[in-house]
Parts: sequence; C-alpha cells; structure tokens
Amino acid sequence: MGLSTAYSPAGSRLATAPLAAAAARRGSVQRLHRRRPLLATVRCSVDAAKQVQDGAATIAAQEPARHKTGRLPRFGVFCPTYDLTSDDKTKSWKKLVTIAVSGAAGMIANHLLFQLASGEVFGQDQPIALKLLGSERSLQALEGVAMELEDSLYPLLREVSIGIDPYEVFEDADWALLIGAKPRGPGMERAALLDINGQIFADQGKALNAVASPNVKVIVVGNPCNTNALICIKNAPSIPAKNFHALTRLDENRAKCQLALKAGVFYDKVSNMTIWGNHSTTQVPDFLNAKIDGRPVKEVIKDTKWLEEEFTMTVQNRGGVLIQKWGRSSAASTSVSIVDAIKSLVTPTPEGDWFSSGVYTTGNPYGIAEDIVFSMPCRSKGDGDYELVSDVLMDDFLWERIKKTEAELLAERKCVAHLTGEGIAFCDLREDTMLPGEM
Ligand SMILES: NC(=O)C1=CN([C@@H]2O[C@H](COP(=O)(O)OP(=O)(O)OC[C@H]3O[C@@H](n4cnc5c(N)ncnc54)[C@H](OP(=O)(O)O)[C@@H]3O)[C@@H](O)[C@H]2O)C=CC1
Ligand SMILES: O=C([O-])CC(=O)C(=O)O
Repeated sequence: MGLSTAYSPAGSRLATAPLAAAAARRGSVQRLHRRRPLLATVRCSVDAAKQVQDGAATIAAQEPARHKTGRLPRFGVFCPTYDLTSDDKTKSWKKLVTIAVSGAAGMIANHLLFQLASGEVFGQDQPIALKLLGSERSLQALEGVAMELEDSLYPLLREVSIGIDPYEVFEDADWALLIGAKPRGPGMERAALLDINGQIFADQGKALNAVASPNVKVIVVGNPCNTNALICIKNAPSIPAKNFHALTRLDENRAKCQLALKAGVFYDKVSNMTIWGNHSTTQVPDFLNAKIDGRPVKEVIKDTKWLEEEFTMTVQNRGGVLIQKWGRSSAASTSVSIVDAIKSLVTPTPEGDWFSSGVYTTGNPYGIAEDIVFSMPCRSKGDGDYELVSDVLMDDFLWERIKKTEAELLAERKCVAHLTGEGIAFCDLREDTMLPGEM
C-alpha cells in the first residue's frame, strides 16, 4: 500500500465541466440537458509501486499549483498493489460508489466523512470515493479534512477529491449529501435565509442535473432542508423527484430516544416512528402509530397529556435546546442520523417497521398537499429506493398537526417561487415558524 497525493490523467474530463456549468447557468431549468459522463469510472490516483519509481514526492510538492488549473486536487488514495481479481479477500468487493458531500469543511461533515470512509455505511466490501465541495473561504480547511482522511488509513477509501465548483464535484456522483448552507444569523428574516440558501440549492440542483449519475440519491441536510430539497428537485428535472430526501431522521431518532426513556426500555424497542412534515418546530412526532416492544405507544405510555404536550414539544425543540447548551447545533448526532438515513435506503427495512424521510409528496396516499417535500413513513427493499407506507392510523390530533406543518411548507414554497420556476415569490411566514435550532 502506498500513500501520497497525485493526479489522475483526467484533465480532459475535468476541463469540460466549466463548459457544462456555463451552459447550465445560461439555460432555464427546462432547457437543461443531461450530459453523458465522458469517463464513467473513477480510478485510484496513486499506484503504490509506480509511485516509488516516479517519485511521488515531486508530484506532491507541485500540488498547490494544481489548484489554479481548475482540476480537482486528489487526496487520500490507497491503491492496493495486490491484484484485485486474484486476492480472495477482495474478490467480492463491489464497484466504486462515489459520494459527493457539500459543506464538507463544516461540523457535521467532520463526523460524517469518517463514518462513510470506515465502511460502516455502505459495507465492509464497498470501496468509496469521496468528492468534497467547499468554497473559496473553506478551501484550506477542506485540504485539512482531506489530509485527516489520508492519515486515517481507511482501506475502503479509494479517492478523496476537493473542489469549489459543484459541476466538477458532483460529476458521476451516486450519492450527494448536501450539508453546506448559511446558518441563520441574529436579526435575519427567515425569508432572507430561504432566499440565500435556496439559491445555493437551486445552483446545486442544476449541477446535479447536468453531471451526477442519472440515478443519484440526494439527501438535503442544510436548512431549511425540506424547502431546499424542493428547490433542488425543481432544478434537476432529469433526476427522479423520488431520489431527493430532506433529512428528518435526526428528529426520528430524538423521538425514539424520548419514548424509550419514558417507557424505561432500550431504544431499539421503539419502532414505527414517523416524523410528519417539516424539519422545524411544526414537525409532528407520531405517537399514534409508533410502537414500543411491538405494542402501540399509547398502550405502554398511558399519560396522553405527556405524549401530546411534553413529548411533542421536546422533540420539536430538541435542536434549539442543544444549541443553548453547546453553543452550536447538533453535529455528531446529525451525522449519525445521515448514516441511519442512508443505511435505511441500502438495507431492507425490517418486516413491519418503517423509517421517516422528507420526500416529494406527489402521489402520496395520505391526502397531504402535492408538490412539497414532507416527512412521511417509508420502507425500502434496500435498493436505494423507497415506498410510502399506506396502512397508518390517523386521528384528529394527528391530522390537525399535520395540516399545520403542511401549511408552513406551502408558505415556504411560495417564498421560493422564484427559485423553483413558479413565478414571483411571495413570502408570508408565520412569526412562530422556526428551524429546530431557533428558539
Ligand atoms: N436536517 C437536520 O436534521 C439538520 C440540519 N442542520 C443544518 O445543516 C447545515 C450545516 O450544519 P453544520 O455542518 O453544523 O454547519 P457549519 O457552519 O459547520 O458548516 C456549514 C458549511 O456550510 C457552508 N456554507 C455554504 N454557504 C454558506 C454561506 N452562505 N455562509 C456560510 N456558510 C456557508 C460552509 O462551507 P463552505 O464555505 O465550504 O461553503 C460551512 O462550512 C446547517 O444548515 C444546519 O442548520 C443541522 C443539524 C440538523
Ligand atoms: O437549526 C439547526 O441548525 C439545527 C437543526 O436543524 C437541528 O438540530 O435539528
């Protein structure tokens, strides 16, 4: 095994990206056309044996200059010197999975990237390439992240590249984990946040549409994640809308934790936990359909007042309380929940159970407004796809709250009409509309 920094002879491939970017920026969403990737496979950049002969140190020393060429600098490349076809241990290794991560120098990514590289997400026989998206302001930090990934000696991590142009970084991505977003600052109107972050997700949607794998799976984490995911969908008409998710798995995990603590059971006894709606303080943690040890929650926890009030509010406000304690928003647990969300899509859902994800509502069986991204109960066969669970109970309490979070998302959609190709934005959000982190 060898370790250094070098470059694949991929100049022609990368050189085309700015052209695609310019074309896409000029065109409307509808006029965007998918571009066939010129090179479908990503290779290891460093061959250990060759590296010794060629003098990898010289290549590494030239690396800073390469930033200026517009090529993606490559890091963390472990090319096994053994023959993949003849080594028993590696015979079952799968085709490389390429994962693009935005906000890669941020706090959540600082946990997530290492979980991805360790093999715990996609499996111990699944080599991966990480493509990290940053900005001018974070490029140095991003190099630091890449260096730490190199130094971690993950055998499944075949390539790390960093860049600031989504049209380069998203090229051929099988997964796009969109974390980077501007945090809401003091005094900033929510409408302004929707506009600033919405613009980021409109651009990234266009880039995904142009260069990612046609079946790329996208998980939007950056807030407000439901509406950011909707903006992405609208700007990526060639990618199935079903492939986009807004992360509400952290909310599901928080709800499971609270129910387990109240019932005095281990958290793995809590199942069928749905978070309905927006990743905001209007979200609805569903205790009507959730189960503890296979029994309806309301049979186990008889304190309905607690369920309707304390439980619900604790989950809705958990992010804000954590910010007050920590001075920053949940990062490690968010990373864990992204891992959970991916695993739920790449492994079959246990019989009778489900998971929550913010997905596109068109065609939903519950009567929720179409054309928004709403957290709902999903099941997967483990093929990266999902289906909505249809046999759920509904009562007045649940439905009333679902309508409130739905109204919030419909209002958010109006605020970003200019970014979804649906006309002039009109923003009239309720005062109490907040992200989980705002209190
Ligand atoms: N859905 C969920 O459950 C949760 C969502 N979140 C959300 O995830 C996002 C990332 O959180 P976290 O990693 O902790 O945040 P950090 O502040 O640590 O990192 C965010 C990254 O966003 C990037 N960014 C993109 N555009 C801007 C901009 N205009 N101004 C400032 N930074 C920008 C920055 O990277 P660069 O300069 O490289 O672009 C920065 O590194 C936030 O939106 C947060 O609210 C957090 C917790 C839970
Ligand atoms: O508002 C934030 O940035 C934090 C957040 O989403 C959460 O903790 O759920």
